[in-house]
Amino acid sequence: MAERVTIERLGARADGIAATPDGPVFVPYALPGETAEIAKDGQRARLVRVVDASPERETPFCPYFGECGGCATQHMRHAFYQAWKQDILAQTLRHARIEAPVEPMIDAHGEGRRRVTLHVRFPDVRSPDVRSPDRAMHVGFMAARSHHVIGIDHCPIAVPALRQSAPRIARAIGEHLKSARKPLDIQITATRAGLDVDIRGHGPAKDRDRLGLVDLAAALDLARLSLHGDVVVERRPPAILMGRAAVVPPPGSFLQATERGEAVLAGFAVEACRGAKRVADLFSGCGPFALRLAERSEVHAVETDKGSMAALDRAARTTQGLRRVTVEARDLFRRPLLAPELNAFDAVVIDPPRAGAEAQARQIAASKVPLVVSVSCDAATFARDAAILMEGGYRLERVVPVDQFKHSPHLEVVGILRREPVSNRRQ
Ligand SMILES: C[S@@+](CC[C@H](N)C(=O)[O-])C[C@H]1O[C@@H](n2cnc3c(N)ncnc32)[C@H](O)[C@@H]1O
Repeated sequence: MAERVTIERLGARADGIAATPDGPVFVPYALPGETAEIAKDGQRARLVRVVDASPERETPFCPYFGECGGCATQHMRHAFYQAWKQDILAQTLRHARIEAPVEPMIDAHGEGRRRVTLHVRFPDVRSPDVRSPDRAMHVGFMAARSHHVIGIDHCPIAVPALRQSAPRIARAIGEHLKSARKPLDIQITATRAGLDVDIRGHGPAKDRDRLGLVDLAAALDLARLSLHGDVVVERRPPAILMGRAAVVPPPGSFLQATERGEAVLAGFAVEACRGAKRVADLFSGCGPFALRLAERSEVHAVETDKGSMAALDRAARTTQGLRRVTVEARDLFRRPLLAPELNAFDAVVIDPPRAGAEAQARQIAASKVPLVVSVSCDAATFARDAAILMEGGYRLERVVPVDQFKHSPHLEVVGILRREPVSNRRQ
C-alpha cells in the first residue's frame, strides 16, 4: 500500500531520503522537500507519485530514465545537481578530517560517453517474461540494482557515433550468436577510426561463427571486433589520440569515460608537473597522462595490465619528439613503489581504480617526492589516501571535482598535493 512521506535530503547515490517511524527510507527519483507517495520494500521504496514537486525538479530528457540504470539524476535541475555533487565531495573530505576548499566542478561530459556496454539476453522460453513482448532477445542496459535488461534503441548521453548505432550493433551481434543463447555483454567504444567492439560472455566461438563475425564487422563497418579480448578482425586500428601520440588500446582495457574528461584530467597533471624532469605515472593504463607528460618530462609508467602497457610502450616509441618513457609491469597493491624508488622522481601522478591505493600512498608519504597529482573516481578512497599523504607532510593545495560521469552519482576528483617544508608542518 502506498504511504505518504516527505523527502528530507539526498543520499550519495542520488536517492531521496525520507524519515519514517521505521527509520530512513531511500526513494530513488525523489527530491528534498517533496511530498511523495511511496511503496516501501524494507529500507528502499518505489516512488509511486510526487504529490508536491520540488522547484528543483526537471523533466528528464531520456525516455528510458527511471527504468534504465545508467542515469540517476536527470530529474534534477542542473545547478541543483552540480551543488549536490560538489557537496558530496566536500562532505567526504570533512568526514576524513580534511580541510580543503573544493573548487567549482568542471563539466567534462563533452560530446558524451565514448564507451557503452549493452547486454543481450535470451529469456528462458519455458518461463515467459510478462514484461517483454519480445521473448526472443532483449538488448539494452541493466535496470537500476537489477539484472533485468531494459530494451533501448538509443542512449542520449553517449557520443553521437554511439547514440543510435550501439543498440543496433548489439542487436546484430546477438542475432548472429543467438544459437548459443548465452548472455552477452557487448562493449562498444567510439574511436576516430570507427567503433571498437568487444564481446564477452559467449566463450570460444566455432570457426564458422568467427568467420561470420568477420563478415558482420564489415557489414557494420566496425574498426575492430574481438571476442573476450581476442581480436577476431581489425579492419582499421582503433587509435585514440593522447596528446601527440596515437594509442591503440587493447580490447576492453580501461579508458576514461569521456574524451573531454581525459583531456581535463591530463591537463591538470601536465600543468602541475611543468618543470619536473622525471615523473612517475602510477596506474598508467595505456598512457593518457604518461604520453602527454612525456612531451616535457621523462616518464616512468607503472601498470598491471600487460596489454595496456604494450599499447603505451608502442605509442611512446612511435611518436616523434617525446622524452624517454619507460614502462614497468607491477602490481602496485602488493608491490607499491618504495620510498627510496620514489625519491628519484620530481612528481608522481597516481590514478588507481575505485579501491584506491592505500599501500602506495603510504610509500609516497614516506618519500621525499615534492609533488603528487592524485586522480580518482572514488571520493571516499581519494580522501582516505589524501589523508595518508597529508599525515606524511603533504599539503592538499587543490581539490577539483571533474564531472565526466554526468547524470550519475559518480564523480572524478583531482587533487594536487605538495610536500611542505618541515618548518611549515603542523606539530
Ligand atoms: C582508473 S584506471 C586509470 C588508467 C589511466 N591512468 C587512465 O587515465 O586511463 C586504473 C588503472 O589501474 C590499473 N590497475 C588496477 N589494479 C592495479 C594494480 N594492483 N597495480 C597496478 N595497476 C593496477 C588498471 O589496469 C587501470 O589501467
